[in-house]
Amino acid sequence: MHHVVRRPFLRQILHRSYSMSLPYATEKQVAVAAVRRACHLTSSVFNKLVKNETLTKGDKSPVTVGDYAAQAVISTILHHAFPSDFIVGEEDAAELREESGAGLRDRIIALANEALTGELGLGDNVEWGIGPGQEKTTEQLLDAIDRGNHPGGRTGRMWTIDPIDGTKGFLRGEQYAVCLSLIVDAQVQLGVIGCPNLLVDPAEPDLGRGVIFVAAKGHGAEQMRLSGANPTPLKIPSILPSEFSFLESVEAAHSSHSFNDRVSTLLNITHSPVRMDSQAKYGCLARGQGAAYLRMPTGVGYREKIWDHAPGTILVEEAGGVVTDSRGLPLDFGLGRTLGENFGVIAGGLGVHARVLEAVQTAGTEQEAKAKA
Ligand SMILES: Nc1ncnc2c1ncn2[C@@H]1O[C@H](COP(=O)(O)O)[C@@H](OP(=O)(O)O)[C@H]1O
Ligand SMILES: [Mg+2]
Ligand SMILES: [Mg+2]
Ligand SMILES: [Mg+2]
Repeated sequence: MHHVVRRPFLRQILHRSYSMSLPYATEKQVAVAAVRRACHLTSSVFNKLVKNETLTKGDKSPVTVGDYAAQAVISTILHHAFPSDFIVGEEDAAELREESGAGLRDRIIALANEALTGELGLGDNVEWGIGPGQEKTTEQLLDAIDRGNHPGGRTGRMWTIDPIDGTKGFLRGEQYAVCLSLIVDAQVQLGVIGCPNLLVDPAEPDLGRGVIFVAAKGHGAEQMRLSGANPTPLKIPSILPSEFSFLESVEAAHSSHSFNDRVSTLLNITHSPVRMDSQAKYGCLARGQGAAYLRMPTGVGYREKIWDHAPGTILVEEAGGVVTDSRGLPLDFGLGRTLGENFGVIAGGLGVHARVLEAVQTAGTEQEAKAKA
């Protein structure tokens, strides 16, 4: 590929030796850089966000200029670094291409270009389409957003982008996450979750906020500052935490709070659940906060999206935990843009997961019996 041939000789050698130590080393570098830029964009957008900068999508969920601009930035960087990879992104630019979308569109293009042209940081590479002078045209950025339209599937290399996961949390000024994963032949190989509002260490609030979680298949999970500083390996403790509490969605429409209550009762859990938006929940679990993440459907019909779970799943697995659906089956990322028949998500440390799964099945049987009566 031409972008490899163009690489200066010394960088080619460095690149190769680095790649040998970790498969997908370049992908990891690019993914972290892309998520970092998108995190800076979204947190600066939040402070300036005005009412008419949020749209309501067909499924009634909100999308902001931040979601669109962040997807444009990440997709642009991925396309420069890996031009033949496919992208499964949450957002599309259809509304922005309409006449009525002109105001929003101009704002999104300005935000995306501001993020893309920011100074190069440590490890950044001009070949990824970033740095001073690398402005893109409106058409290029709308196309970048729409490149996320890949249908997914069983084979090939594809990235998932959730530019802002937990948009409702973002709008409330609470937790949200910029989420990216690389899936190769339906197996998640890399996951990056940027959480600008998450405390670096809940035990030491003075350390401030802003964390990036990274996991690579077979190479563990880590947490670092948004800047990349202080990379720390993550391991879910094998002993049950003394304060066993579930992590669950803030939004009652996204997962059943009452089902979780019943499961807590069955497990004699006395602490109330920790409610948090976005895949920050997977990040917290991976660093030993909470003991399990339980997401049971609130009704029939909704299919979970792969971009909502691929990065979180590899993070928890690489930290030594287990992620399954409510039947105990692994999540299948090769079915398309959704998880298909994987209803419900249970994530937890090795021993905890088995106990929660059992309680979920008991609660499920009770619920079915009640529905029949
Ligand atoms: N009825 C539903 N059931 C489950 N998840 C849903 C849902 N409606 C929307 N979602 C998903 O829930 C995600 C947020 O999860 P959480 O509640 O853990 O913060 C949303 O991601 P976005 O915010 O990226 O759209 C959206 O994809
Ligand atoms: Mg959304
Ligand atoms: Mg999401
Ligand atoms: Mg989203």
